[in-house]
Amino acid sequence: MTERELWERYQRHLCVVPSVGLTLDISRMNFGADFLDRMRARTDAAFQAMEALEKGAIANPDEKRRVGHYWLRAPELSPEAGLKADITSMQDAVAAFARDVHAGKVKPAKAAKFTQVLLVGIGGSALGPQLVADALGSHRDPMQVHFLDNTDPDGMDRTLGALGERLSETLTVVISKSGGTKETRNGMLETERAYQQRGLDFGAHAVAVTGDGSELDQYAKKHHWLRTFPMWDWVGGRTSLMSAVGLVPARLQGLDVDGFLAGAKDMDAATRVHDVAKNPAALLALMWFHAGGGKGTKDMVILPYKDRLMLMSKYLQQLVMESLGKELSLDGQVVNQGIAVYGNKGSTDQHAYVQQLREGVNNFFVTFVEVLKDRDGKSMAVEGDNTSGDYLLGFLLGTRRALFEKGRESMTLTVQDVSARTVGALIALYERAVGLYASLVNINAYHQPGVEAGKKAAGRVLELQGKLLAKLQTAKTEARSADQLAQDIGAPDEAETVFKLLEHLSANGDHGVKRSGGERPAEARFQAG
Ligand SMILES: O=P(O)(O)OC[C@H]1O[C@H](O)[C@H](O)[C@@H](O)[C@@H]1O
Repeated sequence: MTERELWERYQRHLCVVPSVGLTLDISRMNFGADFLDRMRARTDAAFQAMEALEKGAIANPDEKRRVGHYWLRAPELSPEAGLKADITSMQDAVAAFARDVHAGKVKPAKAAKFTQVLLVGIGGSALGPQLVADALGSHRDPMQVHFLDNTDPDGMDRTLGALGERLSETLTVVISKSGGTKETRNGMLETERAYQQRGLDFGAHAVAVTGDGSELDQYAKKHHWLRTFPMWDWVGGRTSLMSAVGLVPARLQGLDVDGFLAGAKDMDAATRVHDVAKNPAALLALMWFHAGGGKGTKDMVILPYKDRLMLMSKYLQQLVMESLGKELSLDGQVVNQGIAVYGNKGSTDQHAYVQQLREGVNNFFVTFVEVLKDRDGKSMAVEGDNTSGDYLLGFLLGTRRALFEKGRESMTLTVQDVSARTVGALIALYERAVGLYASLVNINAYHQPGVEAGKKAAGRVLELQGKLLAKLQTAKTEARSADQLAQDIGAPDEAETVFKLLEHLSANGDHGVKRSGGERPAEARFQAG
């Protein structure tokens, strides 16, 4: 294709969304002239399913749940007056609470004001807030936000240690839809202890966002936490950014929550349109289908040329992969669907893996995200008349061209700036695209049955450790091998897991387990000291 033909293809297919100042350019995807027509029946079915979902159908059949994240930014569209009232009263309560915190009306016992937020959560209860905080935050915000999103003890020490003295002015927000996620529970308990060690009453510094009656909800009530904000079963974790999950930290950080919700609402309006050429979410979903043949054979590389959007790929990794990575179709056929997502930011990634994108295995398509506004204020010239921002665009366009020359496909999303409105719009765009794509390939995007297997297996590992420790305590003097100990606890087939547990126990002082003998698993001996 000549440059001239590309220019024409660009103009013909450019999807323009004036309400949020966004364009989607699909000209560098190699779909044929008849592709959109061939997909019409499937696309129409996807639109119908989406319409039903928004009207309150059970769009998540396995869990028999409605899927209501679109109502969070347009409560008037929710199918029942009760839901609408729930959403608006949550929004009002969150805004009022943040106002009181900023004004020092809700204040810590031993400091004048809360100045820090510590968010404890994981997956959908952390990734969205992390993206928003990083994309929109600045050192001028009334509160700085920190995160505990794992059960890594050293990670917790690092974050809690950095807060140090400021723990006395830290408001901890524990977020878990289910209220039973172990990583979050552990982070909460360790945080509670850090407060106690400084003579601070944790409850007076803690807020929960969780489902009614969950373990976390009960714990928060029992320990007289400051507040609990609701999570509902009709909001999925990975689409919960516009529920209290995202709004509590964003309001506390002082971000433009109204703009954020308005951007999403405007994007929702644009992506409800049944005219594919005008609907950027439908086009995205169709391009994903084109790229991977509806089977996810090509990975989605997300390349925003903007530092503030670096966490977008991490956020989309969960949204896309947890939604689309499914074994079964809606009819129960084995389909093993999914699309892998990765990326960080440009031009930084050009100095890392873009070499492979240009010359290596052609198993991906890139989505470039271009932000028109370089910075607040003017830029200096760094070479001739060129600014750093001119370079950023130069690298984006240069890489796009270099990829195209080698037959590697890409799309380009262009936005005006990284504002709350834009970020809200981008989130809404991808939420809709994921939902539409799921219909195109006939899967349930709103459950995650595969996640449970790992959690259950981890539970069994910890049970095994309990038995192992009990055994080691009773056989104190004798050093035994992993094989012997596995036999002792009646789990001879679990010798490998037993060895891994012993290796870990002996590397840490918590249970007094000592290792002796050789380096190889069969030579190692263990005993309680
Ligand atoms: O919010 P929570 O209930 O703590 O869940 C946190 C995360 O954990 C689970 O494993 C799910 O796979 C995610 O979809 C969810 O976002």
